[in-house]
Amino acid sequence: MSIFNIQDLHLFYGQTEALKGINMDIEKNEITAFIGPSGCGKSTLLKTLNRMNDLEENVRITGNVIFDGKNAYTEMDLIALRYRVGMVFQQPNPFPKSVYDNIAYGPRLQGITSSSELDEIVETSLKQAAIWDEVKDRLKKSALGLSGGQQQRLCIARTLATKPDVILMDEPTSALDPISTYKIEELTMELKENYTIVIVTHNLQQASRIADKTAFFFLGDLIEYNDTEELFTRPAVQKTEEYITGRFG
Ligand SMILES: Nc1ncnc2c1ncn2[C@@H]1O[C@H](COP(=O)(O)OP(=O)(O)OP(=O)(O)O)[C@@H](O)[C@H]1O
Repeated sequence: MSIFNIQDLHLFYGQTEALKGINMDIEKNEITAFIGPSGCGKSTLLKTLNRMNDLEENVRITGNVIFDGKNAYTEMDLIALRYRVGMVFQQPNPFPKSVYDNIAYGPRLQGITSSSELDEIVETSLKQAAIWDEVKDRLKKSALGLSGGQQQRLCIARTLATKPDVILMDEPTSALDPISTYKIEELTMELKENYTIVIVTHNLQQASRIADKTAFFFLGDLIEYNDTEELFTRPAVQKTEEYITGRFG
């Protein structure tokens, strides 16, 4: 079942057309990877899914993003959409607050005040993000004291705390070492049981390891979109083959 239906989506930054009519469905409880050379529109498309770019000056969007049956741009409250579609960025960006307060931040904004309820959410989110054991004795210490890999898992926990349906990840491991990368990949595969994940990655091995479906973009067009194994072993379009065999990009 699809959770997003993207219909003839065009996005312009001023005169530059960064997305040139994208049509794609994103399946629920799957990992979908966006791949392609720099500047082809991967991050731009990712951001349209929780409306991170339509309020920017100079940005014009046409077409539709349907999320769970509703038009994300005309039929949904922006804040409600952002809670249901969370985002994790390339550089871990914890707040300069304690580990606990990072995770409790969103739930508090959602109106939860009971400390036992907040304790429960903090613990569950940190466990789901596979970082509880590493931080349970330092919940009151600053999140900025954690390693980069820990900070990224904390940011994933922070996203989980507001109970989203979808987690968007924009190159979440490109600033991390191989062991932290491995942990995030393992975590992502566990999370798809309960969440839908869309990930932008430059790491083709990563896409082939973790993604159920992969979409290859080039210069603002969706060139090929298929089951990951099919796309990497039997690409239907020559451009895809050239990219995955390293002939450009
Ligand atoms: N805020 C912006 N203002 C103007 N142009 C932008 C903006 N953000 C992106 N672009 C342009 O839109 C196009 C698509 O960029 P985008 O960041 O989506 O590509 P990408 O495939 O994610 O690239 P990368 O892999 O390097 O992150 C590029 O030509 C880029 O220069």
